[in-house]
Amino acid sequence: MWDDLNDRLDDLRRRGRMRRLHPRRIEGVDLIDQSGRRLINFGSNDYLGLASFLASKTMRVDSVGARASGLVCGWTDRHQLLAEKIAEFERTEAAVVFPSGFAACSGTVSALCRQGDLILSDELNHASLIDGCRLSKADRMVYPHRDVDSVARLLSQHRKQHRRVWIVTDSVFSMDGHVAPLRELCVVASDHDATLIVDEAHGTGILGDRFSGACESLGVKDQVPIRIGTLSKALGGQGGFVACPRVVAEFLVNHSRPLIYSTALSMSAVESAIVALEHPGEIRRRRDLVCAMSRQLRSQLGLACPASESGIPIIPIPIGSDADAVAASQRLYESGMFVPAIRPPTVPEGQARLRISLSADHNTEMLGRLIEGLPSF
Ligand SMILES: Cc1ncc(COP(=O)(O)O)c(C=O)c1O
Repeated sequence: MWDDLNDRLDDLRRRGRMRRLHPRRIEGVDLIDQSGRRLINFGSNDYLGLASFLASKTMRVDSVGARASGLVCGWTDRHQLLAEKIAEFERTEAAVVFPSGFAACSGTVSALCRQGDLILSDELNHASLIDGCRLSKADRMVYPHRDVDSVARLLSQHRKQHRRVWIVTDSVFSMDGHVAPLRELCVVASDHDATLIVDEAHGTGILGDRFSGACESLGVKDQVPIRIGTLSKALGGQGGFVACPRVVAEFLVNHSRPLIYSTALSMSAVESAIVALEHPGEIRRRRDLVCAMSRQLRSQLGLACPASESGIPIIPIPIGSDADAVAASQRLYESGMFVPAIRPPTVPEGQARLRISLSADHNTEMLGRLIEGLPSF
């Protein structure tokens, strides 16, 4: 009955691409594997170490689930408070809270972009934006990674034939630590009457004076009307949000399918996000720490990058082949460190890599061990 699925799994096995879920325990910055072995974890997106901090600060909830979709009765006064706090944090008119960052990205793009529109999408955009593009009925064009000239060219050629054009991009690319050229994209968007949608999943909590993301650090917040963020990475919780004008928020509440047809964000996630946003001093302290460590590690490894990217706690180590990346990750594992090997389809063919994620809970000694264990590249 399942021959077709087994054939496809065999194909993955043959190509060394079969993946499994490994049950692990996480304690702060330690990862404990199934055999009880303790490793330093360089694989988490909990960049600020807020996940454990919030567990100790979040008040007990008397219900875990939100019990229904927001539009039925799942939207509580606490969800409303969280949305208001996010809007204040983002300095936007409104914010919409989604059950996950993935749902926020796919549900926003698929709802806003419609037939007769054109979407221009960076080739390295996250799967959630790609799915949003695919689900929408708009025409879609993928431009080479961060290539603003290509965007300008596509706009010159195709703008007139479309009602609205959307430029969709991650702000910080999750597998590269690159920042999108948002200033230049804003200029091109303004020249051609296009609208930017930016996914700040890895920028939120990290970039900018008020740590709201790359749009803030690059001074283009006012030119990017729709910014998507997640509560699940630097903010240490779970859930996603869209910071946007009120009319866009009202539109999403009425048209975004993952919002309408899914139970609202759980009460425990709502409470922990509220606590996170009520601790800006803690976020700033931890953000400053992790960004300083990222700069230090990049400099010790001799990895050159623009100043705007040097503090980003995502540090890819290029390897090339899948087998070499897995072997390098395994060697680190044997030395007591977890650094995941990232392979296609997450990254393009031939560009397998180690992806180091730093946390504010790492320290100089841990970085020293990591540097010793890394392959030369
Ligand atoms: C760039 C980007 N956008 C969106 C998401 C989805 O966020 P969440 O994990 O909150 O669903 C991720 C998560 O991996 C991501 O890396």
